[in-house]
Amino acid sequence: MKSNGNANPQLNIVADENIPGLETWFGNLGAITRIPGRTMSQTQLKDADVLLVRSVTEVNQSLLEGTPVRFVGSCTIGTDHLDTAWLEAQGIAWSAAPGCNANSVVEYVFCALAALNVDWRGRSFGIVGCGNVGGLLQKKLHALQVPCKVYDPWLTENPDSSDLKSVLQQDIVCLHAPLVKDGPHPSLHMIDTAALAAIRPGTVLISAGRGAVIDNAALLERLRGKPDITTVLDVWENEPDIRTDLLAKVDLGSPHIAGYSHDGKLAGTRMIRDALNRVLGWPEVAQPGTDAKTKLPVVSEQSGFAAIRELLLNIYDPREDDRRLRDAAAGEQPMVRSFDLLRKHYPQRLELSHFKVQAPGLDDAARKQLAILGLN
Ligand SMILES: NC(=O)C1=CN([C@@H]2O[C@H](COP(=O)(O)OP(=O)(O)OC[C@H]3O[C@@H](n4cnc5c(N)ncnc54)[C@H](O)[C@@H]3O)[C@@H](O)[C@H]2O)C=CC1
Ligand SMILES: O=C(O)C(=O)[C@H](O)COP(=O)(O)O
Repeated sequence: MKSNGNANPQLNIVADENIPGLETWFGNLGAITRIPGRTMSQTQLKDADVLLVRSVTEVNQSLLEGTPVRFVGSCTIGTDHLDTAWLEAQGIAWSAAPGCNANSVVEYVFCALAALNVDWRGRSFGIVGCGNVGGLLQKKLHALQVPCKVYDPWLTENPDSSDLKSVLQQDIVCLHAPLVKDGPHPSLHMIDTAALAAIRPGTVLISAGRGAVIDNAALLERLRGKPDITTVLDVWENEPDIRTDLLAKVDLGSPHIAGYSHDGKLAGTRMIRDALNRVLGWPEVAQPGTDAKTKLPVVSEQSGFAAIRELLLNIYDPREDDRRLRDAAAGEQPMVRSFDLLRKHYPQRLELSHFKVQAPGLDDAARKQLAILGLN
């Protein structure tokens, strides 16, 4: 990489066109070429020093061999699209953005439950995968005094640690494991026919990690045979070519946008700029114009869970994502195209902390619960 100091480094940066904040965070480093992430090719990278991607680009030998790329940054939490072993063997520095949109995913979980009118108070949660996302969910559940069990084979010291079967037998089961295909604890199709059989009637199953953690064919079979669970799928096998017959059977579906809060996306970009600075031996970047939080009002005349539900859904209602996805499935365009278009043109979604509650009738208990969720 040609870098002659922070002021004028002249890097050739090739980036997924769907990365927000590129100009803000990378504009002073050189030229940025924006291209579609799903179809990136070796030829497009022939002069690139830096490659910035999201989860839809498989970054491996066939993409990078023979290119001058020396840094790969993925503005995402997940890393299953990066062949990190190959990158490391080639001495190509890489970074993802751990935790960047974890809060967005946790807010998705609570808003999805609100959309389904499932009051989580008095229910138990099972969390599969307890890293930044699952761990934040667990922390909020503890604060809400909602019981939970956790299955994470790498975190056996977790106070709520349990076996997978027990976790799957909780009232609300949230899948937040990464996609792992090998090693001692693969997650690929971890939720298979047998695991689905362990899930009790009446359970709410929320999948917001990676699609292939659930064997989608097995889930469809379960939903066709015994439609006795409530299913929320944000992630799918074979995105963007998802199974529309499965979509027809789930209660809430969305096009892999649980992490798509405005805040989460921008945090991903900023974290990758910081990672590049570390590679270049530069100090962390100062935050340019960090969003000053002028809070927006959100109103409810109700109290108790009805108020919690109304306030959350006034801010973010996953049923709108569900409707758009179903409309796309019924539309003229093939799903393989409309899934990505929904993601590309996703409306700006601000996290709960951008809002201020205006609810004169709200009881103290509900107000406290909302504050734990990040809404004051
Ligand atoms: N739907 C969406 O928009 C988003 C999805 N994700 C997905 O969620 C995943 C989790 O995110 P984070 O918690 O931030 O990642 P993380 O890396 O902080 O934590 C993942 C946790 O899963 C555990 N784990 C690994 N293999 C497992 C297995 N077989 N069974 C159960 N747990 C296992 C790990 O030990 C770790 O504690 C990401 O890898 C990504 O694939 C992340 C952000 C947004
Ligand atoms: O951060 C992750 O991991 C995610 O799943 C992303 O939120 C997915 O977004 P894209 O990278 O596919 O735009």
